Amino acid sequence: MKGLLPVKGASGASGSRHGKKAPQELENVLKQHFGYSGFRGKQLEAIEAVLSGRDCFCLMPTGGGKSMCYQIPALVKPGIVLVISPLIALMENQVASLKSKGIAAEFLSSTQTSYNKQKIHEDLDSGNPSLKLLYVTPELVATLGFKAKLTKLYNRGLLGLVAIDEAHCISTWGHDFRPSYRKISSLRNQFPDIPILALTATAVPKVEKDVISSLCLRNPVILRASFNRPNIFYEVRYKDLLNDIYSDISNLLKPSGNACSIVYCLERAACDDLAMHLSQQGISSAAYHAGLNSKGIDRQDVRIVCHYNLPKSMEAFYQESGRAGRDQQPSRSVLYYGLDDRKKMEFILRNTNNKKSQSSSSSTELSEKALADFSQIIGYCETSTCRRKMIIESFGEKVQPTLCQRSCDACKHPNLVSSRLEELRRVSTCRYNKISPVFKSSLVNPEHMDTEFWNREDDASISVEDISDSDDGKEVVSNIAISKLPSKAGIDAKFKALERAENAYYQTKGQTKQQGGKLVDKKSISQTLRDASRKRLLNGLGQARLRLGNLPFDEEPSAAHLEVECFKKYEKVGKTFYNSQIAATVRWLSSSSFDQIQDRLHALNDQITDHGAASSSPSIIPESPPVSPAVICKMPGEASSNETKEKPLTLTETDETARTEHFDEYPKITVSSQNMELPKIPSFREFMSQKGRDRATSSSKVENQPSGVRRKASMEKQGTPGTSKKLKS
Ligand SMILES: Nc1ncnc2c1ncn2[C@@H]1O[C@H](COP(=O)(O)OP(=O)(O)OP(=O)(O)O)[C@@H](O)[C@H]1O
Ligand SMILES: [Mg+2]
Repeated sequence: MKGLLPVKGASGASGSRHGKKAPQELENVLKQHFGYSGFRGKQLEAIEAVLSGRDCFCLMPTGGGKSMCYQIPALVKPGIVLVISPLIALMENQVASLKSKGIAAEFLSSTQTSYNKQKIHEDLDSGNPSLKLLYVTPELVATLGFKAKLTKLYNRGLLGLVAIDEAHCISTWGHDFRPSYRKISSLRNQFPDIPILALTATAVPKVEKDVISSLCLRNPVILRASFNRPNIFYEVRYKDLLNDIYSDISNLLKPSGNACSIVYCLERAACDDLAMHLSQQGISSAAYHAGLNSKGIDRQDVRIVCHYNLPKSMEAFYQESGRAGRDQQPSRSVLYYGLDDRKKMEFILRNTNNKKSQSSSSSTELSEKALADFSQIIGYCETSTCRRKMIIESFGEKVQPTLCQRSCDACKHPNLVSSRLEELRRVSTCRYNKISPVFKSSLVNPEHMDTEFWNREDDASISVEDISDSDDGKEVVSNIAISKLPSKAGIDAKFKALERAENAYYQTKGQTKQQGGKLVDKKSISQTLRDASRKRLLNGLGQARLRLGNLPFDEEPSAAHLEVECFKKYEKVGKTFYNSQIAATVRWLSSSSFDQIQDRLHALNDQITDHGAASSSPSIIPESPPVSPAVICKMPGEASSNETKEKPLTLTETDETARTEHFDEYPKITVSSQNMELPKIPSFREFMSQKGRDRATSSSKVENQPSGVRRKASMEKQGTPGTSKKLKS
């Protein structure tokens, strides 16, 4: 271990200037131990604050150099700096890096060998410990045994500083809330004259306040550096507009040659699958699972960070994309946005019951907060304004209009981004039969979550899928149109609204109503709609392959044939039913078993060969299904030496691992294995008579109610024959 630098005027033993150190002396320590010529951002101010005995709250961007704020004091002050860190992988990284520089650092955690643990404890109890930095988890700090150990060190004057890394985890408002972090607040009373340094990269004002009060910091020095990461180019790509996402990602990564990239996936299967695909493309890659949290990837030379799935919040996105360019070199963040991914994440967040929440109300509050956080990510993806501005403002920082300097896709290619958003709007409309209200405002305010968009889940259950193919499309239009009418509107208002809705409906489908009410090709299903449907089915097949492993069929022709099947069935009836059948097929794909899908595709294949209709088009079942190469799943640190040299692409599932750190179990979307035949679709007559019966029963109930309620209830029943939602509920 290198000897401590004799620093004149040092605090503690020979401190003369109230513990302050001349910046030059501190820079010498930086240079000598870390080889850097100067301090970055708020580093020097934070170091000087704690050396003068002040508490400090330090907000610095990802990769800003927060660790230095406690590593330098450890080298110039007597005693030990205690570092409380949330992630074992991160502690291991930092201790290994410090040891390689000859600095005495250790960590205590469940992964530490008992021999090492014993050595560390002997050193701590020796009265003259050699250790300068001790990394521990908040869980260990909360134990009585360790508290007693700390008290002994403190009583001997051997505790110099308590640093809390990722301090946002203390706040229930922080995206990575860790209940055990809350117990750290007892340190303030336990060691009243030891400075506490709280560090984070992601703290909105509310989180900052919560952290300072939870830690009982005394009149802390508050340092806030800008969240801006000027060396990262931000970009969003739209999955629904891409033919093949995997090849898009490999084309994105290939040009960066040997540089290291990180791809975050939500699920293990996607991680493995993408790693395999990229390896087949000649990009050396490995899928990392469990334990390697978004923070644990501490390489300096990451050039590209990709999000294959949507992160759950802007804070998570900022942390993860912030893994890029920690060496300050030009880097990129590319987020792949998919409409289906969004629905999936909303489903997860809406149903995430945090095990730690005491009551159902706090659990609803948590899920509403999670949805509100997620809507920021949606806003980021669906905006054509500066991405950098969206990120930085989400943390409450004001942004100069000239900040970005075209270092995001929205500023560099505004027209391209706007046209892509337009196209995405069309896909969204076709897919969900309505303009996604989220396009109306890029940041959906949580109070408005009862808008038709947020309740889409329910609408999906009453969507036109329930109506059989013997119905007339126009009839359905009238039902959909009227069902959106406020129940108190009069009958003529209803017809006016119907007129408007019908025009809007056909207009969105690219048709107009001519004079005399004749509709131009009112029932034809446009080619654009068919292409969009084929893409949807292709997506569905891709997801099925991800879910079930390699199914023996080629996706493109299969998607084409499934679409033809829907088209043939519903061409005459109208696009609403065609859409509903496409939706039902996609849903069927997302929940059917291997055999069910295989049988259906085989049956399709037979039809094709029997009719000879598509003898020209390729069979969808290839002769020999592709053999997938073995995929290596490694835990962090297991990468073989040559892989580190080759700077492998690393694929990491995020969220799921991140959450396993904090939640006992991360709600999985379990795909029900029961027989998922396509839903039986009652005929329109059955459907309407069912509604008549429902109305008969409910009106008999209304008769016995006081008049006020009766009037209201009967109005609801009368006005909107299409509101199956009300009748169904
Ligand atoms: N003054 C400096 N000059 C140059 N490089 C520095 C300086 N301080 C720190 N670094 C380097 O910057 C990189 C990021 O530092 P560090 O890990 O402390 O960032 P961080 O703020 O903790 O990031 P995160 O928020 O992601 O945890 C490290 O490689 C570190 O060695
Ligand atoms: Mg850090």
